[in-house]
Amino acid sequence: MQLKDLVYKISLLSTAGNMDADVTDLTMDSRKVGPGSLFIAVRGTVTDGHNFIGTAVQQGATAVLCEEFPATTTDGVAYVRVQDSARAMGYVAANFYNQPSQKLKLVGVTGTNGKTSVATLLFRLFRTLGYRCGLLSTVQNQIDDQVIPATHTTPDVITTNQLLSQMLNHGCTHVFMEVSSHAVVQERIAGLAFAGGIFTNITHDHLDFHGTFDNYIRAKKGFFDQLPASAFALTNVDDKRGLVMLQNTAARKETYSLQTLATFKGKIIADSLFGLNMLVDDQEVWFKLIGRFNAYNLLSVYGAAVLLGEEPADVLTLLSGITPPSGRFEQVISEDKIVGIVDYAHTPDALQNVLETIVGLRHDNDQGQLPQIITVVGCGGNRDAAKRPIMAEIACRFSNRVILTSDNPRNEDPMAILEQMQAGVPPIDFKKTLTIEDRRSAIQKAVSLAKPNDIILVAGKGHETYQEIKGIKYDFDDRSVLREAFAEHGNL
Ligand SMILES: CC(=O)N[C@H]1[C@@H](OP(=O)(O)OP(=O)(O)OC[C@H]2O[C@@H](n3ccc(=O)[nH]c3=O)[C@H](O)[C@@H]2O)O[C@H](CO)[C@@H](O)[C@@H]1O[C@H](C)C(=O)N[C@@H](C)C(=O)N[C@H](CCC(=O)O)C(=O)O
Ligand SMILES: Nc1ncnc2c1ncn2[C@@H]1O[C@H](COP(=O)(O)OP(=O)(O)OP(=O)(O)O)[C@@H](O)[C@H]1O
Ligand SMILES: N[C@H](CCC[C@H](N)C(=O)O)C(=O)O
Ligand SMILES: [Mg+2]
Repeated sequence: MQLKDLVYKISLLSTAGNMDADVTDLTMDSRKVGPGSLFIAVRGTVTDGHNFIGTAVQQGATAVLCEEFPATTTDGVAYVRVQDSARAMGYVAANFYNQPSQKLKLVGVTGTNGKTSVATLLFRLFRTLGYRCGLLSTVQNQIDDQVIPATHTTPDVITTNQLLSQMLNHGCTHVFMEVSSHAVVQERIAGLAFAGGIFTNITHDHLDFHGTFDNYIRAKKGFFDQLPASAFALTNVDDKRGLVMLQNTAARKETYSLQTLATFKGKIIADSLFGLNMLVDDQEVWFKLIGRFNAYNLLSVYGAAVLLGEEPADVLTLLSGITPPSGRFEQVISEDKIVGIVDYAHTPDALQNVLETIVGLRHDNDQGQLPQIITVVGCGGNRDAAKRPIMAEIACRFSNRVILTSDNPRNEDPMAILEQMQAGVPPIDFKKTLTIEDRRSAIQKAVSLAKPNDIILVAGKGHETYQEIKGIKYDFDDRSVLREAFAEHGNL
């Protein structure tokens, strides 16, 4: 595609060189540049893509899009200067791939917790309704049955457009994607035409990146501010910030609630280890998911499906048969009935929700005793440190035994992370808390402490099949480790 067509509708500050230059590939990473590439220089959190313009040109870039021209330009290379290259990249990518988002029904899900759950449930529901669908999520990207590994919750905007274009070629009509707050701030959703946006909730997370909670709220709201009038904006009005999200949106405002008047209204009749029994818009339904937080997820999925034009009764019938995504309240049960629950709770709110659900679901055994709750939890390195003591305190508040351990330490010292978690353990709970740095040993210890009917919650990593330590991803899967520990202990 010619450079002039790629920058269609983008406001250009200046240009140099041949705007008819033929571009065969787009990248924002100089290491991926080859002959024919358009290199987009983006200012990042670690370095500045502008430092790599020279390298990109040496490697054969045909054109460069940037916010500042380099001191010397090279003959035969075209340069385009814009105000904000991250934002412009969204529009360039959409032009390059022929506006795939405009030809699909693209629905974005944002919020601290529940994005993967809601996007995956929508994907599974719409496939069951008979549509070909796409999914962009933390766990994986999917084009119908084809699984494409995901590296981020929301990919960069070039990858997203490329995937949307593949989805379109495959005949997909609906695509469901997670919109992380990082993605909004870094313009990873720029130029995408959404048919709808869903807000789940907002609580403490990512303050390392956003600085303050207000900035974090603003980032999430930024998604709704960008929605067009043709889209719907569906929000959880039971969340304190639910309506804030819709303040400045041009989209049609719709709501869901378990507590108050809303477009889509739900009520929990019963919540058990077998599923949720709910009234949804006065229809009684059983769902396979567990916990009050999933009642919210299901209600938002129902609302979005109806807003996309589906029959409410069909939606409820099919939704009642849908299973949750991998690593979300996933149960591994030992032969002698120790209940292992692997859950991706990696924020204070998620951990509290999952533990409250477990506390609410357990009941007395034959001897009239309540099962113990043993929680194994850690916090990721190179991520928001403020949540570490809070998560440890929550684990203590709702559990009989707590084992603090490593999550993905990344480039941090695991013991330093654990010390920050320990700072949140109330003195009265010292006795019931252990710290075991090695996650496998921590899970084994939990199993050795458990008796039949006890519940072991292994929180934080859910579907992840690796543990990232100093840049290396080692194979690690909480579910397999739990199964092995049960087997070694003679309970499986
Ligand atoms: C903090 C963060 O969000 N970082 C993302 C960001 O990287 P960055 O700003 O650090 O980039 P940088 O290293 O400073 O480089 C700046 C530019 O120079 C370019 N460069 C760099 C080196 C070089 O030799 N040549 C070159 O061209 C880079 O390609 C980049 O375009 O842009 C990169 C390209 O899109 C992302 O891969 C990277 O994600 C990192 C790996 C990451 O861990 N991100 C996490 C925090 C994240 O985004 N998480 C959210 C989910 C959070 C949640 O809701 O739970 C997500 O959506 O996944
Ligand atoms: N609606 C919800 N409200 C609160 N907690 C939830 C909700 N849905 C799921 N959770 C909890 O949060 C965890 C993560 O859920 P999910 O993966 O759906 O969230 P996410 O927003 O995609 O997370 P990420 O930011 O990592 O992409 C679950 O394992 C569960 O413990
Ligand atoms: N999307 C989240 C995932 C956190 C998962 C947890 N296991 C961790 O590594 O902290 C993040 O990148 O912050
Ligand atoms: Mg997710």
